Amino acid sequence: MTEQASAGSNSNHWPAPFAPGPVDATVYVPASKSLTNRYLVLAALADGPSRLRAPLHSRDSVLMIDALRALGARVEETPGEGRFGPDLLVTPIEQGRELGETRVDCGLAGTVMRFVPPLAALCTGTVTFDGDPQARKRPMGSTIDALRGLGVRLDDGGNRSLPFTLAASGDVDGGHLVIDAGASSQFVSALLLVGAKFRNGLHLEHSGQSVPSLDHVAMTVAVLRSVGVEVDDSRQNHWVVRPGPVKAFDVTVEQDLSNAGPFLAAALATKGTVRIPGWPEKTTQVGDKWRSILAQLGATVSYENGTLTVTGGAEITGAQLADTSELAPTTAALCALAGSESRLTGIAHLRGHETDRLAALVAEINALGGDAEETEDGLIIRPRPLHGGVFHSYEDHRMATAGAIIGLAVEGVEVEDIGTTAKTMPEFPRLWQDLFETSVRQSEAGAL
Ligand SMILES: O=C(O)C1=C[C@@H](OP(=O)(O)O)[C@@H](O)[C@H](O)C1
Ligand SMILES: C=C(OP(=O)(O)O)C(=O)O
Repeated sequence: MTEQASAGSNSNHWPAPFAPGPVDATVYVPASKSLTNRYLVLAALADGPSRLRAPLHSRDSVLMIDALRALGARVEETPGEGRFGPDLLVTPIEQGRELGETRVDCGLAGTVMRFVPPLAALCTGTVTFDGDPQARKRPMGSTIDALRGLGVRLDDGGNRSLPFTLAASGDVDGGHLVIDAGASSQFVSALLLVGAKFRNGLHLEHSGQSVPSLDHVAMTVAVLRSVGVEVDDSRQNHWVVRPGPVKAFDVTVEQDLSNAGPFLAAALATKGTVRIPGWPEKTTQVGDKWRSILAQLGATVSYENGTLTVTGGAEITGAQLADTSELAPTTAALCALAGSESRLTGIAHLRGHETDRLAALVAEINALGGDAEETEDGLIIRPRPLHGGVFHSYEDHRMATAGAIIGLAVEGVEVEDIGTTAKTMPEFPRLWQDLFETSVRQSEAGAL
């Protein structure tokens, strides 16, 4: 937490370390945000206390813990073996307990603003949800429609966004519900996570443009099955959750493979090598796609004895990459350093992430002299030499890390508000400094 506080207060310009030589590093990253916050929600609904080992400790997980506490769960830190903080012991919410009036701060966390309201519908009381000013711009209409469709009384002042207040009776029938999850997969995940506690379970149907980030829905289904919830996802755009208990669990949370991305990207940006031990052999995390994305961008990628090793080639090669989802900002940073054109497609919904990521990436890459262009559903990035300058982060952790990647290869880049990485990885500035120092050592060794 101290690191989070100090990173958070470092809100001005951070001189991005410029690598004098290739990095040669072994890196461990903190636990997955997506898994930690799913497990936390399920632990709050479980039929007994659950333990999360080596979980994430970051702004988004703290917001989730505080939200669950506001709804009556007990979450305690207990000593554990994780590198990045204690384990968590969760005592579930007592069904039917009267909450009175309570508030939930969602910060800028999509998992909190989308996952917690359906959970609150299972409590008794009045719950007001709000978040950062930027959170009020994120798509929430499908959550609001879904809650109303489930019979929950909700006042959103007609804005279809945060803030809103719901009056929950603790009783939700569930059954067939149609939503439009075209703006975020989290609308689907949120309802699936709590569906087993609805009286009739849930048959969720998506209608509209295709659901983005489907890997995250698959993760939700896998996590639900691992705690004994029956889910049928055999029909496209339909998910059926059987009513029943959520079994209490004891789980070790995988490291965040999406957040491993900037470190692996450093291998390409500096023509060096980065190893990530403890890379799961099988995982539901979208970050496993780094293996193919980085290979397409010209790196050599190998996996042996649980360690993923990425070595940068002589040049980053541009590529056509579809559906990179939350991996897009890191990917775009590498494309800005590439020797040929790249096209990123299937990421229109990034306009509703922490910031409008397509506009932000184009603005920041081009401000450093690059050539990036927005398309209807993604980006085109053409090679052009970059120069130093300020890379704005828009309170978006992945914009901040994208700036750091470019800064490794381009002298004089300053990232505005590196502290925003505390959303999912408060340790980022320290881990990046450690990585950078391997480049200094390599360059000194080369000079001898
Ligand atoms: O469920 C999750 O944990 C997430 C789902 C995705 O959201 P979108 O579907 O809005 O892209 C992803 O981008 C986000 O970082 C995490
Ligand atoms: C989109 C992201 O976050 P959130 O969970 O807030 O949607 C992200 O981390 O890239």
